[in-house]
Amino acid sequence: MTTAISTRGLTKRYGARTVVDHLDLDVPAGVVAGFIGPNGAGKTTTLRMLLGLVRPDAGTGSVNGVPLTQPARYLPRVGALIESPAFYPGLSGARNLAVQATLGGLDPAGIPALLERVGLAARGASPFQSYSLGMRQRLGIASALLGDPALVVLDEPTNGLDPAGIREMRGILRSINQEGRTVLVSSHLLAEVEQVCDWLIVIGEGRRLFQGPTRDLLAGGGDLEDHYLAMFTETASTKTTSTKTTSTKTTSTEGTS
Ligand SMILES: Nc1ncnc2c1ncn2[C@@H]1O[C@H](COP(=O)(O)OP(=O)(O)OP(=O)(O)O)[C@@H](O)[C@H]1O
Repeated sequence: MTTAISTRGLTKRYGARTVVDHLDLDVPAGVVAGFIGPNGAGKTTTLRMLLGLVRPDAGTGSVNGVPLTQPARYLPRVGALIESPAFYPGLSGARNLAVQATLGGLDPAGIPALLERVGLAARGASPFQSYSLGMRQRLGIASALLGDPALVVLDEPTNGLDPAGIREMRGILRSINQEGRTVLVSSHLLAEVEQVCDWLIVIGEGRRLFQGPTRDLLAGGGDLEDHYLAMFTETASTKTTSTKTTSTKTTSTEGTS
């Protein structure tokens, strides 16, 4: 099994707070991996560390086989959409992609096909400022695909989308994966994650609670929401028990691997 992403003990602290706590991640190449956890669990911080945007305080890792300490070597084969994509409001979608291709030293020849891929062919010449949220997100995905990446990292790409936009995004994620690209996507839409992702990582308070094939988590019946909520109920009750019975630190919530 080739591994697209691997980390060991990945840790980030802000002041006295540990927001990513010794994360061991393994994302096999070729999967759509869902990255889920409550608000503030550390998902975006983890993604930012994988993209070389935030420096880890501890731990090691690799992306596409290249050490995390050398992002310049692996980032050319990684496409990312983190938070709102930055585009020039007065330029068309197509021009924005052309600017990004030029800045990144990439071939702009594939831009019309990319716009087609994300359903923006008819609006590629319209200014970005006239785009709906869904169109902006889809242009962001097109931008992430510009460099023909082996790995695509998307932070909440369905955030704020209506049901039609969410369905479109599902189709786009699947087609990206069918082209042989690994996808790591964070989301709070558990029903979407369950449908699209064949690999799952669940974190809470910076710690890993589950990692593995989605089918393994669902094997005993119930849907992803049931299992997810049970995990966090267990975490909360473990903490309460721990606090009641001992004055030592909260029990570790590390789960299955
Ligand atoms: N630059 C920063 N300085 C201080 N604290 C930060 C910084 N960035 C993130 N944090 C804190 O780290 C924790 C994890 O944040 P992060 O954005 O990674 O969570 P998340 O799982 O992506 O949450 P959400 O689902 O709400 O997007 C939060 O408590 C957040 O306030």
